[in-house]
Amino acid sequence: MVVGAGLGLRYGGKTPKPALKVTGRTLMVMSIEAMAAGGCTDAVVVVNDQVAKQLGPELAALPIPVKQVPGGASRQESVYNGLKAVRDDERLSHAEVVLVHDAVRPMVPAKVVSAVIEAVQGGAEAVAPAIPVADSMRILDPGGGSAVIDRSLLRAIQTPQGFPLQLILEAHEKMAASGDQFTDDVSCAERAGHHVTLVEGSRMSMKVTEPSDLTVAQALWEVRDTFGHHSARRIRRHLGA
Ligand SMILES: Nc1ccn([C@@H]2O[C@H](COP(=O)(O)OP(=O)(O)OP(=O)(O)O)[C@@H](O)[C@H]2O)c(=O)n1
Ligand SMILES: C[C@](O)(CO)[C@H](O)COP(=O)(O)O
Repeated sequence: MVVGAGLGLRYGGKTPKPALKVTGRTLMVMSIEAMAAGGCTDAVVVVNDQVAKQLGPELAALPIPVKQVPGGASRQESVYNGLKAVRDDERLSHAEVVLVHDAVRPMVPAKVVSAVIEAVQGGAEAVAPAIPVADSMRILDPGGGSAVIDRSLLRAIQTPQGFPLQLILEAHEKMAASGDQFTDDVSCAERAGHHVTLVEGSRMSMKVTEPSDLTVAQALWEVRDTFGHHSARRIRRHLGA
Protein backbone atom coordinates (compact mmCIF):
# COMPACT_ATOMS: atom_id res chain seq x y z
CA MET A 1 0.00 0.00 0.00
CA VAL A 2 1.39 3.37 -0.99
CA VAL A 3 -0.16 6.31 0.87
CA GLY A 4 -0.18 9.63 -0.96
CA ALA A 5 -3.24 11.46 0.28
CA GLY A 6 -1.48 14.06 2.47
CA LEU A 7 -1.83 17.81 1.99
CA GLY A 8 1.91 18.48 1.88
CA LEU A 9 1.57 21.69 3.90
CA ARG A 10 5.25 21.72 4.93
CA TYR A 11 6.22 21.48 1.24
CA GLY A 12 3.73 24.08 0.02
CA GLY A 13 3.14 24.85 -3.66
CA LYS A 14 0.39 23.82 -6.06
CA THR A 15 1.59 20.36 -7.08
CA PRO A 16 0.72 17.58 -4.60
CA LYS A 17 3.93 15.88 -3.41
CA PRO A 18 3.21 12.45 -4.96
CA ALA A 19 2.97 14.22 -8.38
CA LEU A 20 6.36 15.96 -8.00
CA LYS A 21 9.10 14.58 -10.21
CA VAL A 22 12.64 13.32 -9.64
CA THR A 23 14.50 13.19 -12.97
CA GLY A 24 11.26 13.10 -14.93
CA ARG A 25 9.23 10.51 -12.96
CA THR A 26 6.65 11.16 -10.26
CA LEU A 27 7.34 10.25 -6.65
CA MET A 28 4.21 8.05 -6.63
CA VAL A 29 5.24 6.04 -9.70
CA MET A 30 8.80 5.67 -8.40
CA SER A 31 7.44 4.44 -5.06
CA ILE A 32 5.20 1.82 -6.67
CA GLU A 33 8.06 0.64 -8.89
CA ALA A 34 10.33 0.41 -5.84
CA MET A 35 7.77 -1.85 -4.12
CA ALA A 36 7.53 -4.02 -7.27
CA ALA A 37 11.32 -4.23 -7.49
CA GLY A 38 11.42 -5.50 -3.90
CA GLY A 39 8.85 -8.24 -4.51
CA CYS A 40 5.37 -6.72 -4.09
CA THR A 41 2.81 -8.18 -6.48
CA ASP A 42 -0.06 -5.65 -6.17
CA ALA A 43 -0.38 -1.99 -5.22
CA VAL A 44 -3.14 -0.28 -3.30
CA VAL A 45 -2.66 3.44 -3.79
CA VAL A 46 -4.32 5.79 -1.30
CA VAL A 47 -4.88 9.22 -2.85
CA ASN A 48 -7.02 12.33 -2.61
CA ASP A 49 -8.99 13.71 -5.58
CA GLN A 50 -6.26 16.10 -6.66
CA VAL A 51 -3.59 13.38 -6.80
CA ALA A 52 -5.99 10.94 -8.51
CA LYS A 53 -6.73 13.54 -11.20
CA GLN A 54 -3.05 14.24 -11.88
CA LEU A 55 -1.76 10.68 -11.69
CA GLY A 56 -4.66 8.61 -13.09
CA PRO A 57 -3.13 7.82 -16.50
CA GLU A 58 0.33 7.09 -15.03
CA LEU A 59 -1.14 4.63 -12.51
CA ALA A 60 -2.72 2.65 -15.35
CA ALA A 61 0.70 1.84 -16.87
CA LEU A 62 2.64 0.23 -14.03
CA PRO A 63 4.33 -3.19 -13.84
CA ILE A 64 1.90 -4.45 -11.13
CA PRO A 65 -1.92 -4.08 -10.83
CA VAL A 66 -2.94 -0.88 -9.01
CA LYS A 67 -6.14 -0.28 -7.02
CA GLN A 68 -6.98 3.31 -6.04
CA VAL A 69 -8.57 4.12 -2.68
CA PRO A 70 -9.59 7.54 -1.28
CA GLY A 71 -7.50 8.91 1.60
CA GLY A 72 -8.51 10.20 5.03
CA ALA A 73 -7.86 13.24 7.19
CA SER A 74 -4.68 11.80 8.78
CA ARG A 75 -2.02 9.39 7.56
CA GLN A 76 -3.37 6.80 10.01
CA GLU A 77 -6.88 7.21 8.57
CA SER A 78 -5.55 6.89 5.01
CA VAL A 79 -3.77 3.63 5.90
CA TYR A 80 -6.92 2.31 7.56
CA ASN A 81 -8.95 3.15 4.41
CA GLY A 82 -6.40 1.22 2.35
CA LEU A 83 -6.51 -1.77 4.68
CA LYS A 84 -10.31 -1.87 4.58
CA ALA A 85 -10.15 -1.87 0.78
CA VAL A 86 -7.74 -4.83 0.90
CA ARG A 87 -10.05 -6.64 3.34
CA ASP A 88 -13.04 -6.07 1.05
CA ASP A 89 -11.28 -7.12 -2.19
CA GLU A 90 -11.90 -10.74 -3.09
CA ARG A 91 -8.34 -11.32 -4.37
CA LEU A 92 -6.29 -8.96 -2.18
CA SER A 93 -7.94 -10.20 1.01
CA HIS A 94 -5.92 -13.44 0.58
CA ALA A 95 -2.63 -11.52 0.87
CA GLU A 96 -0.37 -12.80 3.63
CA VAL A 97 1.97 -9.82 3.91
CA VAL A 98 1.10 -6.16 3.56
CA LEU A 99 3.63 -3.35 3.31
CA VAL A 100 2.68 0.27 4.01
CA HIS A 101 4.85 2.83 2.25
CA ASP A 102 4.94 6.65 2.00
CA ALA A 103 4.60 7.86 -1.60
CA VAL A 104 7.10 10.54 -0.62
CA ARG A 105 9.94 8.03 -0.03
CA PRO A 106 10.39 7.23 -3.74
CA MET A 107 13.97 5.95 -3.72
CA VAL A 108 13.79 3.10 -1.21
CA PRO A 109 16.16 0.37 -2.45
CA ALA A 110 14.71 -3.01 -3.47
CA LYS A 111 16.89 -4.73 -0.86
CA VAL A 112 15.14 -2.80 1.95
CA VAL A 113 11.68 -3.73 0.61
CA SER A 114 12.62 -7.39 0.32
CA ALA A 115 14.21 -7.40 3.79
CA VAL A 116 10.90 -6.20 5.25
CA ILE A 117 8.94 -8.87 3.35
CA GLU A 118 11.36 -11.61 4.39
CA ALA A 119 11.20 -10.59 8.06
CA VAL A 120 7.38 -10.84 8.05
CA GLN A 121 7.51 -14.15 6.17
CA GLY A 122 9.98 -15.31 8.82
CA GLY A 123 7.44 -14.67 11.58
CA ALA A 124 7.97 -11.03 12.62
CA GLU A 125 4.79 -9.19 13.63
CA ALA A 126 5.59 -5.58 12.72
CA VAL A 127 8.69 -4.61 10.74
CA ALA A 128 10.22 -1.21 10.02
CA PRO A 129 13.47 -0.15 8.33
CA ALA A 130 15.62 2.03 10.58
CA ILE A 131 18.83 4.04 10.32
CA PRO A 132 21.11 5.52 12.99
CA VAL A 133 20.85 9.28 13.54
CA ALA A 134 23.81 11.40 12.48
CA ASP A 135 23.32 14.50 14.64
CA SER A 136 23.87 14.89 18.36
CA MET A 137 20.51 14.69 20.14
CA ARG A 138 18.98 16.64 23.04
CA ILE A 139 15.54 16.29 24.63
CA LEU A 140 13.61 19.41 25.62
CA ASP A 141 12.30 19.75 29.15
CA PRO A 142 9.15 21.67 30.14
CA GLY A 143 11.23 24.32 31.95
CA GLY A 144 12.71 25.50 28.64
CA GLY A 145 16.01 23.64 29.03
CA SER A 146 17.32 20.55 27.32
CA ALA A 147 19.38 17.46 28.14
CA VAL A 148 21.68 15.28 26.11
CA ILE A 149 20.45 11.84 25.07
CA ASP A 150 22.56 8.90 23.95
CA ARG A 151 22.14 8.86 20.18
CA SER A 152 23.55 5.35 19.89
CA LEU A 153 20.18 4.20 21.27
CA LEU A 154 18.15 6.17 18.71
CA ARG A 155 16.97 5.14 15.24
CA ALA A 156 15.12 7.10 12.54
CA ILE A 157 12.21 5.00 11.28
CA GLN A 158 11.37 4.68 7.59
CA THR A 159 8.88 2.88 5.38
CA PRO A 160 7.83 0.44 3.96
CA GLN A 161 6.62 -1.12 7.19
CA GLY A 162 5.46 -4.72 6.92
CA PHE A 163 2.88 -6.89 8.69
CA PRO A 164 0.74 -9.98 8.37
CA LEU A 165 -2.46 -8.55 6.82
CA GLN A 166 -4.85 -9.63 9.58
CA LEU A 167 -2.60 -8.30 12.35
CA ILE A 168 -2.30 -4.74 10.99
CA LEU A 169 -5.97 -4.62 10.00
CA GLU A 170 -7.02 -5.52 13.56
CA ALA A 171 -4.47 -3.08 15.03
CA HIS A 172 -5.89 -0.21 12.95
CA GLU A 173 -9.45 -1.23 13.86
CA LYS A 174 -8.46 -0.97 17.54
CA MET A 175 -6.79 2.44 17.05
CA ALA A 176 -9.87 3.74 15.20
CA ALA A 177 -12.07 2.59 18.09
CA SER A 178 -9.84 3.99 20.85
CA GLY A 179 -8.92 7.23 19.06
CA ASP A 180 -5.17 6.65 19.62
CA GLN A 181 -3.09 8.42 16.96
CA PHE A 182 0.41 7.46 15.82
CA THR A 183 2.70 8.77 13.10
CA ASP A 184 3.49 5.29 11.76
CA ASP A 185 2.04 1.80 11.54
CA VAL A 186 4.49 -0.23 13.64
CA SER A 187 3.48 2.06 16.52
CA CYS A 188 -0.20 1.15 15.96
CA ALA A 189 0.75 -2.54 15.95
CA GLU A 190 2.85 -2.08 19.10
CA ARG A 191 -0.06 -0.37 20.95
CA ALA A 192 -2.20 -3.35 19.92
CA GLY A 193 0.28 -5.63 21.74
CA HIS A 194 2.67 -6.71 19.00
CA HIS A 195 6.46 -6.81 18.87
CA VAL A 196 8.31 -4.41 16.57
CA THR A 197 11.31 -5.71 14.59
CA LEU A 198 13.76 -3.28 12.97
CA VAL A 199 15.68 -4.08 9.79
CA GLU A 200 18.42 -2.03 8.15
CA GLY A 201 17.04 1.00 6.28
CA SER A 202 18.84 3.27 3.83
CA ARG A 203 19.64 6.96 3.44
CA MET A 204 18.23 6.56 -0.10
CA SER A 205 14.80 6.16 1.54
CA MET A 206 14.73 9.83 2.56
CA LYS A 207 11.30 11.47 2.86
CA VAL A 208 10.40 14.44 0.69
CA THR A 209 8.90 16.74 3.31
CA GLU A 210 10.18 20.25 2.48
CA PRO A 211 11.28 21.78 -0.88
CA SER A 212 15.01 21.33 -0.20
CA ASP A 213 14.41 17.57 0.14
CA LEU A 214 13.56 17.36 -3.57
CA THR A 215 16.93 18.88 -4.47
CA VAL A 216 18.68 16.35 -2.25
CA ALA A 217 16.58 13.53 -3.74
CA GLN A 218 17.58 14.56 -7.28
CA ALA A 219 21.25 14.53 -6.28
CA LEU A 220 21.01 11.16 -4.52
CA TRP A 221 19.14 9.64 -7.49
CA GLU A 222 22.05 10.56 -9.75
CA VAL A 223 24.40 8.45 -7.61
CA ARG A 224 21.95 5.64 -6.80
CA ASP A 225 24.19 2.97 -8.31
CA THR A 226 26.65 3.55 -5.50
CA PHE A 227 23.84 2.42 -3.13
CA GLY A 228 23.13 -0.74 -5.17
CA HIS A 229 19.75 0.65 -6.22
CA HIS A 230 17.27 -1.16 -8.48
CA SER A 231 16.66 0.14 -11.99
CA ALA A 232 13.37 0.26 -13.89
CA ARG A 233 14.97 -2.06 -16.48
CA ARG A 234 15.67 -4.65 -13.81
CA ILE A 235 12.06 -4.49 -12.57
CA ARG A 236 10.76 -5.16 -16.08
CA ARG A 237 13.20 -8.05 -16.51
CA HIS A 238 12.21 -9.46 -13.11
CA LEU A 239 8.50 -9.31 -14.03
CA GLY A 240 9.11 -10.71 -17.52
CA ALA A 241 7.55 -7.59 -19.08
N1 LIG B 1 -4.05 12.38 5.42
C1 LIG B 1 -2.90 11.88 4.97
C2 LIG B 1 -1.65 12.40 5.39
C3 LIG B 1 -0.48 11.86 4.86
N2 LIG B 1 -0.56 10.86 3.95
C4 LIG B 1 0.65 10.36 3.31
O1 LIG B 1 1.60 9.96 4.28
C5 LIG B 1 2.91 10.13 3.77
C6 LIG B 1 3.80 10.86 4.78
O2 LIG B 1 3.23 12.12 5.07
P1 LIG B 1 3.94 13.51 4.73
O3 LIG B 1 4.18 13.59 3.28
O4 LIG B 1 5.09 13.79 5.55
O5 LIG B 1 2.78 14.44 5.21
P2 LIG B 1 1.75 15.34 4.46
O6 LIG B 1 0.50 15.23 5.27
O7 LIG B 1 1.62 15.07 3.01
O8 LIG B 1 2.48 16.74 4.62
P3 LIG B 1 2.27 17.87 5.72
O9 LIG B 1 2.26 17.20 7.07
O10 LIG B 1 3.43 18.75 5.50
O11 LIG B 1 0.94 18.54 5.37
C7 LIG B 1 2.79 10.92 2.46
O12 LIG B 1 3.04 10.07 1.36
C8 LIG B 1 1.38 11.43 2.51
O13 LIG B 1 0.78 11.61 1.22
C9 LIG B 1 -1.80 10.35 3.56
O14 LIG B 1 -1.85 9.43 2.75
N3 LIG B 1 -2.95 10.87 4.10
C1 LIG C 1 5.70 7.02 8.54
C2 LIG C 1 6.92 7.87 8.67
O1 LIG C 1 7.44 8.16 7.39
C3 LIG C 1 8.00 7.08 9.42
O2 LIG C 1 9.12 7.88 9.61
C4 LIG C 1 6.66 9.15 9.39
O3 LIG C 1 6.25 8.90 10.70
C5 LIG C 1 5.65 10.04 8.70
O4 LIG C 1 5.62 11.28 9.39
P1 LIG C 1 4.62 12.45 8.97
O5 LIG C 1 5.16 13.67 9.64
O6 LIG C 1 3.29 12.04 9.47
O7 LIG C 1 4.71 12.52 7.51
